Amino acid sequence: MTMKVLYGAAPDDVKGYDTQRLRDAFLMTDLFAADRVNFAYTHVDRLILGGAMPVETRLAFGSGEDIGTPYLLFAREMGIANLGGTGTIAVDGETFTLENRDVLYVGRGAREIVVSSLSADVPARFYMNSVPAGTDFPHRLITRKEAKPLDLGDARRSNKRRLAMYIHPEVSPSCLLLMGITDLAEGSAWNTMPPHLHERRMEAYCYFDLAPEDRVMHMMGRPEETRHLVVANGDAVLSPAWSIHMGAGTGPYAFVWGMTGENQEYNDVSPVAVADLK
Ligand SMILES: O=C(O)C(=O)C[C@H](O)C(=O)CO
Ligand SMILES: [Zn+2]
Repeated sequence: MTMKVLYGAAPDDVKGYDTQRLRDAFLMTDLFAADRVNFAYTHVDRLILGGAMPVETRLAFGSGEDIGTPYLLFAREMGIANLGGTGTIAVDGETFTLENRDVLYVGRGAREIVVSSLSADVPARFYMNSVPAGTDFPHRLITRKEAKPLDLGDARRSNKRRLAMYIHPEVSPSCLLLMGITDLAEGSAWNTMPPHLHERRMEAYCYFDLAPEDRVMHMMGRPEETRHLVVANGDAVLSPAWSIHMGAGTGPYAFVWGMTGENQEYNDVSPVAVADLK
């Protein structure tokens, strides 16, 4: 298990960043490696991001050694989305089977998590978001069918998409984690239109189902000072509360979004008109 640390950056710092520095601060690559568990501890609302891809072997994790607690989820909750083939997750001996686009909510207090794939040919790809939690909620599998869908956008503007809410008060309760998956409609390229800010929550995106030769151009930064990150399949980006977020892919893609902060009000956002971006 690896645990990288990201300290984040303030909007004024980013003005002077070159491409590499921007990528180092806001982009996580190599989350999914065969038979490895990789985490990044961010100081952006203390969100931990992770990827686990069991191929030949089961992978166990849960130690709190890197974060100074008796175990990883001693004071945290976690959402685990399966972006690959069928897999299982055992949480302290309770086993859940996750198909593609199912999400497992793991409540505070879980000590050991063991993940495995049904087939080494189509391995599960488990993407994780973990945030500090003040209460114990039971672990719960949220299937793709159980997620709350929201149809957004317009094909004529190349931004038609379906958003599915999984970890959300109306679907499955949590302390402060929100998590969902957005799929672009065929022929649409733009996500998160209109771009927005949410001062009371940070967000992280993990782009997936993107062909190896394609990229998502992910926009970030203050509305009057935008920057972009060129993102490949399986990469995750951090969006602090001060940053707009939106993106366009050069081919089909989907993404997992996760949020935490002061509230769980999905609609507590401030849209920014595209014409006001610089
Ligand atoms: O395509 C979208 O719109 C999204 O998926 C938006 C994200 O869920 C988001 O930014 C929530 O604040
Ligand atoms: Zn957002």
